[in-house]
Amino acid sequence: MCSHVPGTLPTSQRAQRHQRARRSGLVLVKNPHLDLMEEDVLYHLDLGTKTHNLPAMFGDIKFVCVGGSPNRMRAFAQFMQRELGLAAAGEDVADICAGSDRYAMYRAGPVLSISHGMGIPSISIMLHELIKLLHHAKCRDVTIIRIGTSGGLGIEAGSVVITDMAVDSSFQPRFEQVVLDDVVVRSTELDKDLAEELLACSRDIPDFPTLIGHTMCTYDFYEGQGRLDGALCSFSSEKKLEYLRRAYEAGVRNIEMESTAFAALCGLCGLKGESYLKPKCALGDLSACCTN
Ligand SMILES: O=P(O)(O)O[C@@H]1C[C@H](O)[C@@H](CO)O1
Ligand SMILES: O=c1cc[nH]c(=O)[nH]1
Repeated sequence: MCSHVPGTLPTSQRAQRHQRARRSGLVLVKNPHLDLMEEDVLYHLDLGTKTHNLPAMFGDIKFVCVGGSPNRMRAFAQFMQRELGLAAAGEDVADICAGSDRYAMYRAGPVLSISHGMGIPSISIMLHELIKLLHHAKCRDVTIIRIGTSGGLGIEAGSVVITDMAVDSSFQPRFEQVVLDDVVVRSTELDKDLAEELLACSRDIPDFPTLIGHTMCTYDFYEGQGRLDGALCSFSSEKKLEYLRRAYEAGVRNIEMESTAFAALCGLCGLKGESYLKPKCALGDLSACCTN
C-alpha cells in the first residue's frame, strides 16, 4: 500500500484534514496527487480548474441527481426549473458539458442534473470528475440521488424502489474495484435517513407505490440479470428463476447496473447518497415466493 506521496502531506495529517472536511460538510477527495497538480482537467465534463471558475459556477449546488440518459436528465432539469419557479414551461436549459459529448449536465437553481451512461465504468468516470468538481467548487452538504430505471423483482408493477443497500450479484453489500492488479473491496451502504425521508415524501403522492429494498447491481443487462434473450445464454429458465428467487430472499427488490459503484464512491467522498429507481420491467414471475 502506498502511504505517502513525496511532496504531499503525511498520511496522519491528511486523515485529520479529511475529518475536518467531513465535519464541515465539504466534499472529500482522497488523492494526495491532486495537491501537486497545477490544473485539474475534468476531461469528460469539458470543465477544468484553470478554464472555469468552479466555485462561482457550482458553489451553491446542494442536490445532484444522476441518471443514465442525457434526455431524461434534461427533462428532469426542466421539471425542477418549473417546480422551483425558476422558468416558464417549455423554457430550455443549457448543457454545461456540451463540449464533451460524453455526459450532459444541466442546472436548475441549487440542483444539478447529470447523465452517466450505462454501467459501472461509465458512471464511475462521471462520478470521479463530479466529485472533484464539487470539491473544487467548495460545495457543502451535497445530497446526491441516482434516479433511474431498473428491473423489478417480485414487486407491484409501477412501484418505485428506494435503495437501502446496493448489493453485488452474490447479494453482498460490496463493490470490488480493481486497482492496478489488486481487488479493493468497498462498502455500499447508502444513507438510511435519506431513504426514509424519500419514502415519507412518496407517501404524500396518491397512487405512487414506493418501497425500500436492496438493489442488485450487475455488470451486464442480459446474462448478468438472468435474461433469456441476449446473444448468449448458457442457463435454463428454471435456473434463472432459482437465482432470482434467491436474490428476492436475500432482500433484493430490483436490479440495475450502477448502484454499487455509486454507493461506494459517494460514501467514501462524504456525499449523502441514495438511489431512487423505477422498475421498467419485471425480471421473472416470482409469484410463488413473493409476499408483496
Ligand atoms: O439510469 P438508467 O435508467 O439508464 O439505468 C438503468 C441501468 C442501465 O444503465 C440501463 C439498462 O437499460 O438502465
Ligand atoms: O431490467 C432492467 C431495466 C433497467 N435497467 C436494468 O439494468 N435492468
